[in-house]
Amino acid sequence: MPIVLQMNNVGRTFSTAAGELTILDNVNLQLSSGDAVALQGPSGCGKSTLLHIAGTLDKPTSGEVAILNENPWHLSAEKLAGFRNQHIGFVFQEHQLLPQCSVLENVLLPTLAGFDRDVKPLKKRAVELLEQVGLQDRSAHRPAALSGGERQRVAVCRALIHQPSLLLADEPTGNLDPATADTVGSLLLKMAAEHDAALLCVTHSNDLASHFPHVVQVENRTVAFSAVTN
Ligand SMILES: Nc1ncnc2c1ncn2[C@@H]1O[C@H](COP(=O)(O)OP(=O)(O)OP(=O)(O)O)[C@@H](O)[C@H]1O
Repeated sequence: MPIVLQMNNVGRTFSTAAGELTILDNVNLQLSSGDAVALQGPSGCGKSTLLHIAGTLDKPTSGEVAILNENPWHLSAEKLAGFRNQHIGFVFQEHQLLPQCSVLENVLLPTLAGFDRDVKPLKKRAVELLEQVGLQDRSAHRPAALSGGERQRVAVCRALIHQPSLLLADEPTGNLDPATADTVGSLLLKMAAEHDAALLCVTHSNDLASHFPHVVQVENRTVAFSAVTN
């Protein structure tokens, strides 16, 4: 399976008024297509920071990151935006759907960034994704007409519209009741597997983590994980 995400000795230090703050140190993480990893650890240990680095939203202060064998930080800002748009999907705790757009339009939002030449097949794909999450009859509805779990299902479809190699989720079920969280969590894993994405998911929920084949802890500012060797 192709390696999707490779982090070698990654560190992240923030400069604060109180001095240098090292949040992550010597992180080694490798995910291939089809891998699914839940990332856990106490509040403030650096989970979201790690996810932001994996998503090229934040640059490490040391070490190397490669996504699909590409060092994203060697790309120009414009190329990096396109690379992220095409290869990485994000699901957040808040669904972040646009209230004025329909469900279908929300799924297609990443295609409006100007990196796609031909949006026609993407419209077909959006319809198919909504079918896969059981929301085919809701495509013309506004997000306000949907339940919290349904909105997160739309957010999963939006994250998958470009068939990303890497799917990153930050507390995707954090705002949902336990039964709905279970449905959305299972669906997230199923969709990632069916679309051959590597899934990295930050969660405080042990219930959600229990669905994952691999659960990794951020401990003492570090992570060491490779699905190949675990
Ligand atoms: N830009 C920044 N400047 C200074 N400190 C920062 C910055 N961003 C994050 N931090 C600090 O890094 C630490 C880790 O934050 P992060 O959000 O990654 O933790 P987390 O494990 O996701 O926490 P939680 O589970 O509570 O969401 C926190 O102490 C936070 O205050």
